[in-house]
Amino acid sequence: MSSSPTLTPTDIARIALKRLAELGLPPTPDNYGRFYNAVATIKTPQDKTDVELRNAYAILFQIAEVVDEVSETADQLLLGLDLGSRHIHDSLLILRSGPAASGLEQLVNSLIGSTDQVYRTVSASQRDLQELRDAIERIQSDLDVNRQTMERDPLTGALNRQGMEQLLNREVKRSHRTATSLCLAMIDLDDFKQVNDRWGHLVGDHVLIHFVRVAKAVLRETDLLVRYGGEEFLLLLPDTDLNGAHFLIDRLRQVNLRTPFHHDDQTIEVRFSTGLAQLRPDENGHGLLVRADAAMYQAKMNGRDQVVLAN
Ligand SMILES: Nc1nc2c(ncn2[C@@H]2O[C@H](COP(=O)(O)OP(=O)(O)OP(=O)(O)O)[C@@H](O)[C@H]2O)c(=O)[nH]1
Repeated sequence: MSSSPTLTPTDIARIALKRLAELGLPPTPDNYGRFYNAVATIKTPQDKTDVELRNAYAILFQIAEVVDEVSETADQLLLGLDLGSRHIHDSLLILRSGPAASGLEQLVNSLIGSTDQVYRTVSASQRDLQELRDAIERIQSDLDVNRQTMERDPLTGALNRQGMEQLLNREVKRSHRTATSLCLAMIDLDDFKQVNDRWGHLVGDHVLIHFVRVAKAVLRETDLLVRYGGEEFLLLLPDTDLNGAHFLIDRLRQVNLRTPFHHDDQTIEVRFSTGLAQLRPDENGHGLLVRADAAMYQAKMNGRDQVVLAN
């Protein structure tokens, strides 16, 4: 087994639950000690790396699933005990009314006592499971908020490279599964260094923010805009073929030229070069990205401010 700290909580949770099931132990708080450890070892989201965060997610989903299962079993157990307990009470009443009741009554009373004991134990662990489930939900929502922050570029609010990776893989899989087209546009602002050199870095920042606003206005809800690097952006366009993607980039070009950024009564106009690729049936996300990148490079080589379709 790996000794990686990111795997340990899962391993502990798995082992604890497996052993619990194998030994037929009741789900008491003690028996869940290791379970608690699994949750407790998860660091606060702020301290986590991207990989750790994903692992934490996987662990939490597994734990939540198992808690649900165990909780269901406990519910059934409670119901069974409740019915059994009532049945014993009824039997006791019948016995009381019959001859030679006293010896038997003692026996049945002790039976009821031990049944109640088990009942209390199961009820306690039921509450315990509920608390655990609440804790998991809280951690999950913490991770959700944190994930959204981690996946966004703080300057422009576009998705960042980290957030893109998962989405690209998801969209590529979806496109293959549903046999729908998927296009990727790699956009790089032209001569952006000159903007910084002339107007300063802070103004350059606002030009980037403005460009993202313009792009978002042109895109559909389902299109994804990623800040891939400094002045480099990616558009992921589901259900869009090359013609549609080309049309969209042309529209973005027009809108971008019509609505330039203004600073101190001056107009700062930026243009961009685009490499456009459509996902092939046998291609993965990385392959698509490489082709779009090469096409964008070609657009720069051809003189900028244009679209090149990938081979
Ligand atoms: N203001 C600002 N500038 C950035 C940011 N990220 C990258 N840049 C700048 O973007 C410029 C990119 O310059 P180059 O890679 O030479 O590219 P370019 O001037 O756009 O030229 P081409 O891409 O060849 O058309 C550099 O000046 C970077 O400092 C950012 O977050 N804010």
